[in-house]
Amino acid sequence: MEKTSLSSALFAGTRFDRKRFAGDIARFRKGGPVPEAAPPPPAPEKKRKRKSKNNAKKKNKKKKRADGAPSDVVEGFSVFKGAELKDAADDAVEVEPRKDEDTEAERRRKEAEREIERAAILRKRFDIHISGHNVPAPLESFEELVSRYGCDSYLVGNLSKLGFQEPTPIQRQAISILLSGRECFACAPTGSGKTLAFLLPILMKIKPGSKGAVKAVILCPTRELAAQTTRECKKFAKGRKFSIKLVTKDLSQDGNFKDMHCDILVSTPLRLNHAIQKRDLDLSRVEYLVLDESDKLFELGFVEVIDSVVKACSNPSIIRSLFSATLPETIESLARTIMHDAVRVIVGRKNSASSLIKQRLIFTGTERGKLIALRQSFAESLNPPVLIFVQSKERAKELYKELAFDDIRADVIHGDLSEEQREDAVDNLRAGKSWVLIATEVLARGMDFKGVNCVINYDFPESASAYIHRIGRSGRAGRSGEAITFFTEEDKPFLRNIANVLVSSGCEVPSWMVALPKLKSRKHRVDRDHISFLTDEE
Ligand SMILES: Nc1ncnc2c1ncn2[C@@H]1O[C@H](COP(=O)(O)OP(=O)(O)OP(=O)(O)O)[C@@H](O)[C@H]1O
Repeated sequence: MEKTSLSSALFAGTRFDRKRFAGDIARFRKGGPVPEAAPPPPAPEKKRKRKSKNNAKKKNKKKKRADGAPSDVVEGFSVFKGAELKDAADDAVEVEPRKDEDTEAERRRKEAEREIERAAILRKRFDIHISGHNVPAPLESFEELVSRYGCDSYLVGNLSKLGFQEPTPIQRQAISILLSGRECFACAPTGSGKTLAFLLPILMKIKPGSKGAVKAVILCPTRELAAQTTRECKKFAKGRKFSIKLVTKDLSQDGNFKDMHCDILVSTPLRLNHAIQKRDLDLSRVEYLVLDESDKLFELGFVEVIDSVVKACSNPSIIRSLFSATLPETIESLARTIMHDAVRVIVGRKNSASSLIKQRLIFTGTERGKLIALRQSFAESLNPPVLIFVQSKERAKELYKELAFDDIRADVIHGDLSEEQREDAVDNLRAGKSWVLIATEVLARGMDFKGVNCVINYDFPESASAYIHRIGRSGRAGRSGEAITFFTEEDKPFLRNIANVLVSSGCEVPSWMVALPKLKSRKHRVDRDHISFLTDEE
């Protein structure tokens, strides 16, 4: 699909939303400078009432003074020349408080400056980089959700029960952006809490209830990730009657969406599109659309489907957001054309691995050498849970046989398994029933296995972003992790990109690796020999 057609489709039906841009309109009318931080929050109701009482008192005082002392009025000042004295006096009442107004304006300006400074300090402290105008300040704490945004305390209570004491950097910034009604594309390391960053504003802003009106749609590239996001969302929403649904195969094929009560829908693009086309799923009232792992979603094959989903979400006030740990230039410029007045947030360095992961590259020479190296590393120390990535389902099955032969409690997950079998494999690793999970790319994105100690790239990843996402299954939520990547003679020419990722996260690599020539193609996928020691030895 052409970029232009996608962007035109994404803009289709968009009209200027006065309510949403009231702040901008007001600023243009005033013609004042544009502050970087959001304007200070409105004063609490009580204070405001007291203030207006004081103002009324002041007005009365001035009125009396004006009535009793017309000499206060400078002749010729009023533009309503020839008007009655009383009118002039009234004008004087309007004109005189200018001093107060000036001090009030000065106070507000100073407050805004302080706010900008506070926001800048927070951003520096948490390595948050933004671009876009008038970006709201990052959150200082979860409590601020209540004081600054009126968040229902049940939600903050749920976070605290889940052990979330303070927001992660991406949560600090992305949440305040989305809550202020701005669109956003966000890039932050793997395992840094992006899921809550997009779920929390949704749970705060949408109202549960009403049949047939989906209010939020979250798109994920894989079923496993969609299922995980649904589970997370239900945890955060506990105690409120939100209807949160995962679009399963059955639902997308037979669901009666018209009579269904569903507030939040989580899906892969294909299933959602099927439901839109074949099951009359109405997304015209969607208020939030999230594209999680957005760079993957925009990859070839998905673009047209995404386009169709975006078109179906036709509410002009919709707030769209894109989240990922990697944001290639191409996707970023595409995102720029489709988002409206979006803020870009980057935590740390763009397209880099989590600094919590100790990364190693191991030369194995040949395919055979990989199996030897794997057995050796298991013999030295098997620190489960371990996740092993291979490049195809055939190779996943082959390696599984080898590990089963070694009596290693391994499981395997790939596209040939049923949904249930795949879920079981993931659950077994989570529950500690299996020590090793052999997976294809399907588990590389977004899956949150808190305790994964080590990721082994048995097959060299096909790109730097695939590498970042794969190894990002360890070293999550502040824990440390380890990543080992095997490479053979055939992989050598493709080492440069991966070596650069290691360098930018502070890991040492031999200098020849980064000095390798740059390759035109960013993707690397070689035909590999079978993983088959067993047949050799028999
Ligand atoms: N504020 C927080 N405090 C403590 N733990 C948190 C916080 N936010 C998220 N987490 C936990 O951190 C882990 C990683 O979060 P999440 O899966 O959202 O990461 P992510 O940034 O989406 O990663 P990926 O890029 O791999 O998709 C999860 O186990 C989550 O429960």
